[in-house]
Amino acid sequence: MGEGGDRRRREEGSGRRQRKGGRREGMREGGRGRRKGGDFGRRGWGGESNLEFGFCNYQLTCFSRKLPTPPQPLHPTSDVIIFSSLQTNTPLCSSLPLSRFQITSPTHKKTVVMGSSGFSWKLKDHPKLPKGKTVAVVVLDGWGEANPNEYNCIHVADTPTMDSLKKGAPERWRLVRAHGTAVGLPTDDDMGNSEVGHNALGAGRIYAQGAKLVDMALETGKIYEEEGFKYIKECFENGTLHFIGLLSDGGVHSRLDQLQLLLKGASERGAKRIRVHILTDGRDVLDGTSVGFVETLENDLAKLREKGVDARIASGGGRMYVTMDRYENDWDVVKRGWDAQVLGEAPHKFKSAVEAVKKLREIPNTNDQYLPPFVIVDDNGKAVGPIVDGDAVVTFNFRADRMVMIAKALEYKDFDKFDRVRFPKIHYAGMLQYDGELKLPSHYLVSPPVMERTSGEYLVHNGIRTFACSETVKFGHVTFFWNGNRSGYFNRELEEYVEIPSDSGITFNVQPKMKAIEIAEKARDAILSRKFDQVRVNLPNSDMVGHTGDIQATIVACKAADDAVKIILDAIEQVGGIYVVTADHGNAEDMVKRNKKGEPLLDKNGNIQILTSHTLQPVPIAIGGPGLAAGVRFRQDVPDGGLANVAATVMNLHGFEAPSDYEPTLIEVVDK
Ligand SMILES: O=C(O)[C@@H](CO)OP(=O)(O)O
Ligand SMILES: [Mn+2]
Ligand SMILES: [Mn+2]
Repeated sequence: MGEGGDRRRREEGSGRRQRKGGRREGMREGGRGRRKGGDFGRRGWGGESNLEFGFCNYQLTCFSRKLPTPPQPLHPTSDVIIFSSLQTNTPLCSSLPLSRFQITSPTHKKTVVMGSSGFSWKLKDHPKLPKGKTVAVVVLDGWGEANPNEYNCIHVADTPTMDSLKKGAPERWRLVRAHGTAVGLPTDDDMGNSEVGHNALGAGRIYAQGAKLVDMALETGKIYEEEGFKYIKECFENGTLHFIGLLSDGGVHSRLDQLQLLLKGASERGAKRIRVHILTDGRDVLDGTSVGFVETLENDLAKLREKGVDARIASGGGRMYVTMDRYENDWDVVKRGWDAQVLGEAPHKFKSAVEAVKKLREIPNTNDQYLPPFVIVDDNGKAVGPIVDGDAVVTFNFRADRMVMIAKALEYKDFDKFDRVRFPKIHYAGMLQYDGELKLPSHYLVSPPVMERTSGEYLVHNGIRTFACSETVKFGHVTFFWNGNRSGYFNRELEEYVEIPSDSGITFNVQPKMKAIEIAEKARDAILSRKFDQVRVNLPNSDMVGHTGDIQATIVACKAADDAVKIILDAIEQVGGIYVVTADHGNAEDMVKRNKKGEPLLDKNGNIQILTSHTLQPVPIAIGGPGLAAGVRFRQDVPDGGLANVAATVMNLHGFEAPSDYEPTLIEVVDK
């Protein structure tokens, strides 16, 4: 299977993750459920099971994702329930605090919320820092720190606000790690991304993320023993196995080597007919690398065919134009994918996927990210792989945000987002479960990380009134990702999440200011209203425009983000509050692919190779504002601090100690 497995290497200097993507040397580049009462918010993982408790039956609503199987008797006097059958790969391990459960007695018709265990949502008061300050948490998306040069758009742009934070208070500005193992990715060659970045920022701990969990499941072969694989396997005898996902080695949403292993594993376990529906990347990897990735895949499929498996690429399209929309910004994107993948219909038809990608790239202004949809047809012009009744489908991306919409289309019987024309009866599994609240999809190959007790949930339990805002394309980042991949509120009365509609159907280099000012004005109003203790925003510009590879537009984007930060900081000044300004990963600070010496690389025509992806760079964090106690400064003893250290820091600024298992705070208070 070609280059499957753990074939990674690092190319120094490019600042981006580099994976070996295939055989060609030249191609690589680098919620919750119903609330039942109690004070646990709208948690969604839960299910119910009946337990014997003393002399009467109690109904237990479990607020964790894993339910004990089979239900164990509750110990009548103990204040901790021990479920020996709980799988230990959840952070909950085998001992669950009783206060995580709501116990209802049908006999007595009353609800007893047990809260006497060691676990409590109550945070300890910080010994030195006061409560009651408005804290603005600003996440600049894709804003890293790198050497100043012409390809560093943040450096080139006029960014007086961010510059003043850096130069103004050296004790209150530092860098933190935002990539690799610092955010739960498999290796330090992995660039950061929004999902893992916001997860770490919000959860305050480092969880093994989807990429790593899938690696482990493939390495041990456990993936083939789980329910998800068994479910799709039921179709192997009579149906086709379809894979849909992002074809690259970017490691942000998916990885080619994981697809390769899955193709091999499935064919060895009886899949006789396989169709792959590819989405070309050009965002997490260099534009133009799609051709090489498709060649690699074709080579793998040819080898499978030699072994008697009927394996082919069936359809394709660029990730930003076909299938991978997010946060319901533009359902047409998903529809274009549906038409090609399920109905076998697309404006472009080709006999081979390599030819398709090469030809479609010749269309003016088309690139890997935006390739139009195509289907592969046989000699009679008939699509080779529409999805039909009795087939199995796997979406092989591990990252959630851009898979939720297609998962809905594939799974929901009732669906009104577009006309599906045909809704095939299939066995569908995600690589992971993408939305814990919606339990979507219901079948999946690998269990996602279980992120419990995030800072947002703690703070709400401690009365912190929270406002979160971004525009559509990043809205889920400061809500869903921040809260551990859970949609919805913890407590509707204390939280308000505002989404500003993004422009859709455009590439953001034509609108580099995006909605930065609108987001900042919403944040300003929330701060000035004094109705909130925490006002949290994501400013998308440097990331979204950086991904277009348009350097001039990215410079404008960085300035717009800086202007937005100023609006928020001015409001914090007015109310005597505190600000925390940071980022989730790098992007706009380096827009060129570099060699090992760090020099820009040129293509064969002598043009620089534009880098559209995120980076491995650290990101800044700055704190300040009139509400910040005089002696607060960054500690010197967490030099390797990363995004996961930010949650404890923010909790301190709200006047609380962080829970003991959180990554340590970045700040200390010295007597002044
Ligand atoms: O656009 C995306 O999906 C990723 C890059 O693949 O960017 P971010 O992690 O910043 O959302
Ligand atoms: Mn991001
Ligand atoms: Mn990005």
